[in-house]
Amino acid sequence: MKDAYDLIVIGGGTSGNGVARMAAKAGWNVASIDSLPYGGTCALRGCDPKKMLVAVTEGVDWADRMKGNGLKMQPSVDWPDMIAFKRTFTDAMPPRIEAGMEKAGIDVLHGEARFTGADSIELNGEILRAKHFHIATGARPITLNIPGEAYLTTSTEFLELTERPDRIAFVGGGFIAMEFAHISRRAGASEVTVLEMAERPLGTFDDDLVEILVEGTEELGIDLRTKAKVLAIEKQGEEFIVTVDGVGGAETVTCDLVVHGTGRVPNIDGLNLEAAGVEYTRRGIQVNASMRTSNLAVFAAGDCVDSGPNLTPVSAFEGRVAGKNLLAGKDERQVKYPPIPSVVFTLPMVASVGLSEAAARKEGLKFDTHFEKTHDWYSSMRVGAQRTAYKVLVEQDTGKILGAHLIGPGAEEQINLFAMAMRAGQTANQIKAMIFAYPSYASDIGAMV
Ligand SMILES: Cc1cc2nc3c(=O)[nH]c(=O)nc-3n(C[C@H](O)[C@H](O)[C@H](O)COP(=O)(O)OP(=O)(O)OC[C@H]3O[C@@H](n4cnc5c(N)ncnc54)[C@H](O)[C@@H]3O)c2cc1C
Ligand SMILES: NC(=O)c1ccc[n+]([C@@H]2O[C@H](COP(=O)([O-])OP(=O)(O)OC[C@H]3O[C@@H](n4cnc5c(N)ncnc54)[C@H](O)[C@@H]3O)[C@@H](O)[C@H]2O)c1
Repeated sequence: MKDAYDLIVIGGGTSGNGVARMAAKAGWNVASIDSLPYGGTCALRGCDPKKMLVAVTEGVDWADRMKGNGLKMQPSVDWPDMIAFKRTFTDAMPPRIEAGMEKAGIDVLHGEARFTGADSIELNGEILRAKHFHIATGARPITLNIPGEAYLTTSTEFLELTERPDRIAFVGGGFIAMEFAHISRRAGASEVTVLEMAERPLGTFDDDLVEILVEGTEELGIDLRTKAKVLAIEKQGEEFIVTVDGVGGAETVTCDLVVHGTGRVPNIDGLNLEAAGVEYTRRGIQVNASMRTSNLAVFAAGDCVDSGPNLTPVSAFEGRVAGKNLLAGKDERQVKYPPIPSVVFTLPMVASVGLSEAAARKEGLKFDTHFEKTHDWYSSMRVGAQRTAYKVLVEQDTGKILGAHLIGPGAEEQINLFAMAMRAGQTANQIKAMIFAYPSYASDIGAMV
């Protein structure tokens, strides 16, 4: 460890590591710091491990869909084995990432960094200086300020559970609660409850498609309660009692585990940003379109900043812009987000890109809504999928795609095709004219526009 660098990157996740590598490749003297093992949320505590659990439970879903279609199999999930499977990926990542960074000439440091001045930080009691900083400290679970908050299990802790509790309650009905509730139920939990304070779960996704997902979620045996605001959590012996302000007044849910799923906020509280002259709000570190902060020598990107949705590809995208400008020494690149696809990895999956119907209407756009349930399409019938649908918004004058919303197998990949078509400004007719391999989920999209 040196005491002065060209660049210090705080945060060893998607946004941080990309910038550290770019600067090291350009010959800069770089240090990277993380208080946790290297890899960040996505690789170690988020997207990747979560989707490995989804992969296991897909077997259960597949067998359910194919019951009576010639497949005689009723698989069940062995939770400890599933977590061990997840670990084959997550345990290997930090040493692999650290070795790669060290090979690239980066000083890989561990500990919690805190600014002591405009060009200095404290790490493990020592002061380090740098000409530039890149802040990429991600997000943390929001503090709910309710009695018994300490009894909440975080998504990180959930992904480490060595035994599966039988009765699990999820506070919130967003991405984490819906995905983890589906995993838990298919893994055999007998009572899975989702407590969402809004009128419906997954508030940013299309109403009609979420309604279809809600039907599937209830059919799976998940107790999904809306207009249910969690007020308190109490521990009685080995059990937890969750108090909810529900439709019929005060309700309680008794369970073995209560999981936090009420949102994540920028992880910036401990950074002492005031000392660095870096301005921030509750939404995160304030950055301009070049990802530069109010201290011109400090950049920031990813979940810790006040722009863009908190998704891995967005953190990577913002990091690339920050890195380019950092190396150029001037604001050469601006963040101009392309259409950002997003997927809820429940089964069936729900996927979305572009404008919702409500947003398109609010903008005064003239468009046709193509909405259809597709359980009788070949691609749904082939895999026994009952809950499949699409809603695509096509602009009347231009034929361009304003938004695409999908539910069903294949949605996670179809949505990327829509994102690409939108980015390229392709029209409905151009998409119809494409030749896609058949039979495939891609080959359905021409019929959706
Ligand atoms: C359960 C879960 C599932 C998710 N699934 C998906 C998904 O399927 N698809 C998707 O696109 N997104 C998903 N996300 C969101 C995605 O993980 C994040 O948007 C992304 O990882 C953010 O990357 P980042 O680089 O901004 O921050 P992070 O990857 O969070 O990296 C920040 C790093 O900074 C470190 N740090 C913080 N403060 C300090 C400090 N003071 N000193 C030193 N180090 C510090 C932290 O330890 C952390 O490693 C999921 C998130 C969660 C929680
Ligand atoms: N597949 C993915 O891309 C993916 C998966 C997981 C997480 N993430 C990222 O992580 C973020 C955090 O996920 P999340 O699920 O925690 O948050 P979220 O923002 O998706 O959902 C939070 C939900 O909690 C509800 N809520 C808030 N307070 C409540 C209370 N007291 N009682 C009941 N309900 C309450 C809100 O109405 C909201 O619907 C996401 O916004 C996303 O950026 C992405």
